[in-house]
Amino acid sequence: MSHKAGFVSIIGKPNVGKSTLMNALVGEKLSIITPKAQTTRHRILGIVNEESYQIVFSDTPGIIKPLYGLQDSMMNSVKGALTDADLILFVTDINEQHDENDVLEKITNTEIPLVVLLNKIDNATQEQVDEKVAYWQEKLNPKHIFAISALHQYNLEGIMSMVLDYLPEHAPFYDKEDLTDRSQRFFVSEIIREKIFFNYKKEIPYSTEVIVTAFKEEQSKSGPMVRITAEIVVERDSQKNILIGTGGAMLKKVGMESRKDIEKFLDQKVFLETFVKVIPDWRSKKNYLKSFGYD
Ligand SMILES: Nc1nc2c(ncn2[C@@H]2O[C@H](COP(=O)(O)OP(=O)(O)OP(=O)(O)O)[C@@H](O)[C@H]2O)c(=O)[nH]1
Repeated sequence: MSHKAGFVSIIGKPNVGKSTLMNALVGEKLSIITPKAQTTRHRILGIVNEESYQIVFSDTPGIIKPLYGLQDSMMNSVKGALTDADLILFVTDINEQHDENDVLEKITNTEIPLVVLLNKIDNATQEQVDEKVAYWQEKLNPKHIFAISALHQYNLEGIMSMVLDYLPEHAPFYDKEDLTDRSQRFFVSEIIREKIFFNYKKEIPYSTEVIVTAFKEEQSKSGPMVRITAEIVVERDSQKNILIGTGGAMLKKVGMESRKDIEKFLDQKVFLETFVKVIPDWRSKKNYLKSFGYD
């Protein structure tokens, strides 16, 4: 029997809804989603497996002009997603007047077939949709334009069958049981990072990295459990104080919210221990970026 397999890259500016879209297409919560821009830092694969095909979606960090080392690495991961894809899904927010030139620069000269997804149409009128469809048609001459709402899963059905049209006949690239290329530890640290994005303002989320330093399955009196230790890295002592909060209250809140979600994700009881550590300017230091998994 013939089998199709290939790679589909989801790209666009920060906060347009790329992670929401990938999670909706894959049917699992793989990428963290927050109202803040630049949440996604790594390229994350979401794999859809059916008997006759395997679609490997890449969620990528939002495209920006890099200002520091971490952002350089984030943009390198976008570059990778643009070179080895069979199809590019360019996501744009219908309500934003982004300067999208830095994104367009990257996709106008590519040989890879391009599809425009006009997202968040739940917040738009039909006139706005028509106007933007005409705009992108003229600007990019894409293979297709879909007006969608990733959040409300509106108009997504057509996307899957369209994607299949662009995939080559190929054996699967990943095990047909796999949902992603990332480890459980990676998702645990992403869940904690998500809670930090929700609970703190301003620079704290952007100055934070989470590293799972221990992940151990154990037998407790009440059954099996996972004991997890996570290190939360910030850039300055002042950030450490804010993160911990008065009497440790804030860190406790983050820990509790994280534990609940991790338990859901792993479908197991979890004991979570967190420590805060200061590494001055880690976002600009190559050796730390490398050790935290940024190329
Ligand atoms: N109203 C509306 N909001 C949406 C829709 N899709 C996503 N959002 C919201 O937009 C915000 C950003 O969504 P994400 O999926 O994290 O966006 P992203 O493009 O992955 O963001 P980065 O990680 O910064 O690149 C979140 O608050 C989502 O809930 C949609 O269809 N309609």
